[in-house]
Amino acid sequence: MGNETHAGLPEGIAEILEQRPIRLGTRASPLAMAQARMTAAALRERWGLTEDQVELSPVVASGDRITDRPLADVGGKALWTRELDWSLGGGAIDLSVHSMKDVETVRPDAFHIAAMLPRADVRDVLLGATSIEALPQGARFGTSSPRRAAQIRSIRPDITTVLFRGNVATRIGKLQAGEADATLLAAAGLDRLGETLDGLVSARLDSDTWLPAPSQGAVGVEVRADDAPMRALIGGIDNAPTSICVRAERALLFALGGDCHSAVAALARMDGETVHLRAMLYSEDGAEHVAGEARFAPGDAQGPASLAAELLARAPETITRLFNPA
Ligand SMILES: NCc1[nH]cc(CCC(=O)O)c1CC(=O)O
Repeated sequence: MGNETHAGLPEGIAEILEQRPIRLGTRASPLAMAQARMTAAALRERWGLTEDQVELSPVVASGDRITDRPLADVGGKALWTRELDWSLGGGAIDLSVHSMKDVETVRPDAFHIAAMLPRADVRDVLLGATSIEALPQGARFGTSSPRRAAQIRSIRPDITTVLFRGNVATRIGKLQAGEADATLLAAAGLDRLGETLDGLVSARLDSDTWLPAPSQGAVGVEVRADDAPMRALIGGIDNAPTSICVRAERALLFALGGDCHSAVAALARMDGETVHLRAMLYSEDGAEHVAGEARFAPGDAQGPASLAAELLARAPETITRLFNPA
């Protein structure tokens, strides 16, 4: 390959490419692979790299192997990141691609989230009905998400939930097999997989009234904090508004001290130069909730922390007992 291909590459990258490709670690699930391919394409496009110069390195995560229990019961979000962390920490890969929704708010100091792709559709999609209100009395709702269960039951206490785990295709299959009357999936996952949902009634729920999970729809890339060449390389594809908003949602979640049993919905949007963060916390059964919002400057971690404190101060004990604030 000619030297001109490497013109403008961050320092140290050309030397690496003479030895081997850039290795992008990803979970092996179809959605994770699709997101890793998008990341690889963005990197090639940004830096003029060839197909062979960026390679995917799939690993099977515990979260993908264990599908018969709620994640909260077997170790939480670390089950999505653990195997990738071993590969990144050990140098077998250069970068880890994550669904930010599945990434713990506290990460090892040795790693740095250096880029986020432009955010996809943040909304939840209802499958099996055209609206929550349209679901029949006593309908069975398939989910393993405390947030989605509480949100549904806050509107429709008559609805019962049944455990739905597994990847997007598995959950659609369970719905079609009649294991539940309805389910919710992230629009981002359906869109990135190109799911056509033929024969299924569905509706994208307005994010003004139905807040998604913190970080929903965002793909982030992690790098070893001391790897300056890779930090510069991946930093070149960062989408700043996505990074700012997702970092605000993660700062809120961190300040709340929520875990995978706590039902938290949150969404930040840029409003001109200001971050507008909205959030709702629910009791486990959805019977009680608190809502709040805040506006602050990009990168200000005090804004999300103050909103967290204010929400917890107003919340009943059925909610506060689910949190362990920082
Ligand atoms: N918890 C699983 C998970 N992690 C990320 C997505 C979808 C993509 C995204 O929200 O970024 C999903 C599936 C879902 O919630 O339907």
